[in-house]
Amino acid sequence: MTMLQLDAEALYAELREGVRGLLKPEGALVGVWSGGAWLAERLQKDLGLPGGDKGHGVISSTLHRDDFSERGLAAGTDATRLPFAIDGRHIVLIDDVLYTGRTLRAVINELFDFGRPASVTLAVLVDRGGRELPMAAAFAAARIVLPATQRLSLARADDGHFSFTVTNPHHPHD
Ligand SMILES: O=P(O)(O)OC[C@H]1O[C@H](OP(=O)(O)OP(=O)(O)O)[C@H](O)[C@@H]1O
Ligand SMILES: O=c1cc[nH]c(=O)[nH]1
Repeated sequence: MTMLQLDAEALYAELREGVRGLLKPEGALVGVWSGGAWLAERLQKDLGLPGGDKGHGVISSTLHRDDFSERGLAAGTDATRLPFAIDGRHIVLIDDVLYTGRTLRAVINELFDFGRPASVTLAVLVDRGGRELPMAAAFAAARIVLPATQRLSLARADDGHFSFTVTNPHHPHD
């Protein structure tokens, strides 16, 4: 087990204010399934955005992943739900963790299957470095460095509260 402690609720409050600053008048939130979708759902409500509680979009990376042959048709294949026209919109993508950038590459492909946004920006809870593609977040509530062996995972409790855990997937008892 690692000593890293991240207060996901405090980081969420930072993210909320960062996203408030990024949103343009014709802006819309799209959360990356699954952790980013939880965040977008709460941001939609907390920022009082048009369309009500379900006015945000959700997007899945599954169908465009470059590791599709390894991951296959995992859960989330049909998670994409965009309840507004993409054409001409200023989209703010929301995700919990930004690492290699490969999920984001797939998600942008999926987004463009639905139309041509005016712009796409990214806001994340945590940027953990380790990029393998030229992707960057316009806002990150935290920027940290984690060993490649460790995974940072966001959880959402029944009452909606967020927490982070850091695990060593190949050494689960560390
Ligand atoms: O930058 P990357 O290296 O692509 O990693 C970041 C992605 O990994 C996680 O998603 P994951 O596909 O594990 O699904 P989850 O959100 O359901 O945990 C996380 O939520 C990001 O979307
Ligand atoms: O640490 C990581 C890396 C990729 N995806 C995550 O959710 N966490």
